[in-house]
Amino acid sequence: MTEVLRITGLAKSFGALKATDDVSLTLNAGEIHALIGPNGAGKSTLIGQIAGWIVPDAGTITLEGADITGLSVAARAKAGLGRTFQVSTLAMDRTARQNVRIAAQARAGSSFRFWGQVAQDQGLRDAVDQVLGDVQMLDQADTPIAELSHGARRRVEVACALALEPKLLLLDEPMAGLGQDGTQEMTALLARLKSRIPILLVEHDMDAVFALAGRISVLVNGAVIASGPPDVIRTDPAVRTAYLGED
Ligand SMILES: Nc1ncnc2c1ncn2[C@@H]1O[C@H](COP(=O)(O)OP(=O)(O)OP(=O)(O)O)[C@@H](O)[C@H]1O
Repeated sequence: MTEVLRITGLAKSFGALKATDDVSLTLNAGEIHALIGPNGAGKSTLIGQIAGWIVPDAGTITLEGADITGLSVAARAKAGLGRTFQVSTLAMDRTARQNVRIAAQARAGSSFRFWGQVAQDQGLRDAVDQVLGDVQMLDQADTPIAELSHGARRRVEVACALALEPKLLLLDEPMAGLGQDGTQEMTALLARLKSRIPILLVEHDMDAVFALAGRISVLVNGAVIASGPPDVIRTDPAVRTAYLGED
C-alpha cells in the first residue's frame, strides 16, 4: 500500500473557532478517501490547507514523503497536487479541447522545450485527446463550454486537472448541482480514475460517497470523529448520531 498524501496534526482556528482541530489522515495509491461531515464541519477549510490557500496554525502535509506544508498553491500544483475548483475556471467561449489544451500546455511547457514544433504539437494533441477520452468528452471536444451541460463542464474540469498529470486529485463536491444523470456519470468517472490517481473526495451525496470510497473519514466541529471502510462508518453510533441520522 503506497501512501501518496499524509496530513498530520493539522489545525486552523478562526478566532475562538477551531475550524480544523488536530486532523490527521492519509491517502493511498488506488483509493478514494472520502471526507464527509455536516455543514460547517471544516471540510473546505481542510481542503484549503491541503491545496495551500489557507495557512495552517499547526501540522504538516507530505506528498509522496516530501513536506509541502510551506509551498505556495502553484508550487503544490507543480509538485503533483491536482484539484478542481468549486467555482468553474473554464473559459466559457472556448471549446472543451481548447480549455484542456491550455492546461496541457502549462504542464508540457518545460518538458517539450527541446523538441521541435511539430513533435510538440503532436505530443500536446495526444495528451489532450487522452484526457478528453478519460472523461468521455471526445465526442463533445469541439463544443464551446457555454453550450455544454453542467455535468459535461464538470468532466472538462476534471480533464483539465488530469492534463497536469497530478499524483492525486482533491475534489471538493464534484457532484454538487449535477442531478441524477450527471451524478451517475461523475461517479462512474471517479470509479474509473481511482486506480490511476488516488482521490481525496469531499462530497455531500452519500450514495456517491458510499459507492466510491474505500475509506471514509467523518469530520465534526473540525475534528475527525471516525475513519474507516464504508460498512464500519455506516454503523458507527457516533457517526449516525452526529451526521447520518438514525433512519
Ligand atoms: N475565513 C473564515 N473566517 C471565519 N470563519 C470561517 C472562515 N472560513 C470558515 N469559517 C468557519 O469555519 C467553520 C468550518 O467551515 P468550512 O467551510 O470549512 O465547513 P464545511 O465543512 O466545508 O461546510 P460546508 O459543507 O457547508 O461547505 C465554519 O463554522 C465556518 O463558518
